[in-house]
Amino acid sequence: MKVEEYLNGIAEREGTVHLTLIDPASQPPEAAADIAKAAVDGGTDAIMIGGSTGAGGLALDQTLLKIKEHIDVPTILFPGNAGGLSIYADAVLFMSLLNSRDINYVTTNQAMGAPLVYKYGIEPISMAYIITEPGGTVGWVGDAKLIPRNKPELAVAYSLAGKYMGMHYTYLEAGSGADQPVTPATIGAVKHVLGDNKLIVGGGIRDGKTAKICADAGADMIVTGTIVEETDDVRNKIEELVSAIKK
Ligand SMILES: CC(C)=CCC/C(C)=C/CC/C(C)=C/CC/C(C)=C/COP(=O)(O)OP(=O)(O)O
Ligand SMILES: O=P(O)(O)OC[C@@H](O)CO
Ligand SMILES: [Mg+2]
Repeated sequence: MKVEEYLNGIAEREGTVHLTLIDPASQPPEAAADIAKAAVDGGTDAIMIGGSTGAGGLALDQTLLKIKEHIDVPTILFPGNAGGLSIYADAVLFMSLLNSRDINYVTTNQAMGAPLVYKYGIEPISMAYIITEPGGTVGWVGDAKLIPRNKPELAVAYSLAGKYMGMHYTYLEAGSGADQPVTPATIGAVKHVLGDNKLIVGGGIRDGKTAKICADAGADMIVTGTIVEETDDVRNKIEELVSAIKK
């Protein structure tokens, strides 16, 4: 089954998908595999792999190989640039950062990476990537014109543009480690116009209560990264997040 179908199926049946983001630059491959295994034991639906800085090359390949030795759920690339691709991943969030001022993040990295996606046979999942305040490292690296937290209509405008350009997924990003996630008002307004198109929300989600607020507001998929890197008990933390967002 395609990864996109797998994720959509979970969203339909269980209400919300949980995705665990692992940055291959943050720990050695064995430690990444331990995190991935604990996350799957805790109920996460797939592992996303990527980072804003330094997340490519051998470390990426080795991290994926180690992770795949231990788990069966899909591995999905979340590339910061064309260098964030690996033959060992199942799928890639093939995204355009719609509110970037830098054409490299709107179309150039996509063009440089597309031949590799084709050659490696990785499943591309088309996605509109939209960054709101505070934006964090990814907002800076991607030179995003950050959507103000209190301007849902701007997030709606970009999300609709992505949908009309044929993108299947929309990702509302507050930035890794954000002090607060995207507001429920923004999530709700965007989901309202997306209809059946799937909405991913990430950045600053650290506990079940916050994850549930985002899911109830309209997120189809919740991404957590930083909290998984910081906690001592990954399995327990993922269980908390997953039980809060699933039917
Ligand atoms: C589709 C292809 C080949 C490339 C897309 C290139 C684009 C549009 C990138 C968007 C901008 C960007 C830098 C995205 C990075 C996404 C990401 C992995 C963010 C989170 O990574 P963390 O490592 O947790 O963030 P920090 O580095 O802030 O910790
Ligand atoms: O690290 P956190 O804050 O969980 O954010 C996850 C993801 O949205 C970053 O791209
Ligand atoms: Mg990180």
